[in-house]
Amino acid sequence: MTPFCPLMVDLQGKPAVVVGGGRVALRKVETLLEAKAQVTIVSPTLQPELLQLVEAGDAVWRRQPFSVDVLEEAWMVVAATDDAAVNAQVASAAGKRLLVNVVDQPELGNCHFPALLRRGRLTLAVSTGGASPRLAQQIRDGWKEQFDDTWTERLERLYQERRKRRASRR
Ligand SMILES: C[C@@]1(CC(=O)O)c2cc3[nH]c(cc4nc(cc5[nH]c(cc(n2)[C@H]1CCC(=O)O)[C@@](C)(CC(=O)O)[C@@H]5CCC(=O)O)C(CC(=O)O)=C4CCC(=O)O)c(CCC(=O)O)c3CC(=O)O
Ligand SMILES: NC(=O)C1=CN([C@@H]2O[C@H](COP(=O)(O)OP(=O)(O)OC[C@H]3O[C@@H](n4cnc5c(N)ncnc54)[C@H](O)[C@@H]3O)[C@@H](O)[C@H]2O)C=CC1
Repeated sequence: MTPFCPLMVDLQGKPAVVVGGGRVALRKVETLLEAKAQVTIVSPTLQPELLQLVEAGDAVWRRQPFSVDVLEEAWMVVAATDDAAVNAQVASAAGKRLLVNVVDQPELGNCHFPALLRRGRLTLAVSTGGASPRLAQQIRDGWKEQFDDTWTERLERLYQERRKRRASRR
């Protein structure tokens, strides 16, 4: 097994297309919106929370089944429908050009979403390489107590101190 390269990617303002409008799509959309990606959801139906995000103007909805042209401007795509053939078609249309996440056949894509814990500037991410997303979730949940909310302030203080040190060196 070749390990994936863990990177923190700046998605701010980047066009991200999510194909599918169900529960799994919602989770991926939330992660993408947190990173301030420009999210377009392509799906004939939306579950209620996704609809709310669209109504609030946080994401754009193209109310249609997947078609290749929706990827024209995309920087990344998530194939999150409940139809394996459609998800495979999304991956194949994206080719090697884009970041591609496929929720039911991860081997067709080139990136995974890890389980996440955020404390301000601190991000803890865990991946099992697709072996067991449940275990990734459980490991993350186990960190919650050790890395409680005080870490947000702690990181902010370290950041400010470091900035001052760097500024005084210039
Ligand atoms: C490869 C990967 C690709 C990707 O989606 O990026 C992938 C693939 C698959 N997941 C499946 C199932 C479930 N995944 C979850 C949950 C999460 N899955 C996430 C990531 C990933 N899932 C990537 C690898 C992560 C890694 O291990 O490194 C998390 C961590 C992050 C996120 O989604 O943002 C998120 C926790 C979020 C959180 O709690 O914060 C649950 C539980 C639930 O939904 O509550 C279930 C149901 C229980 C079960 O089946 O275990 C199936 C079978 C689908 C089917 O039945 O057809 C596949 C496909 C397959 O394995 O082939
Ligand atoms: N990777 C992960 O984290 C997980 C992945 N899964 C997988 O994700 C798949 C989706 O799960 P849910 O969101 O719960 O399903 P769901 O049934 O709630 O939603 C499916 C969505 O896909 C849309 N859709 C169907 N055909 C489409 C097409 N041709 N073009 C665009 N949109 C289309 C539907 O309109 C619907 O909005 C499941 O089939 C399962 O295999 C399930 C759990 C976790």
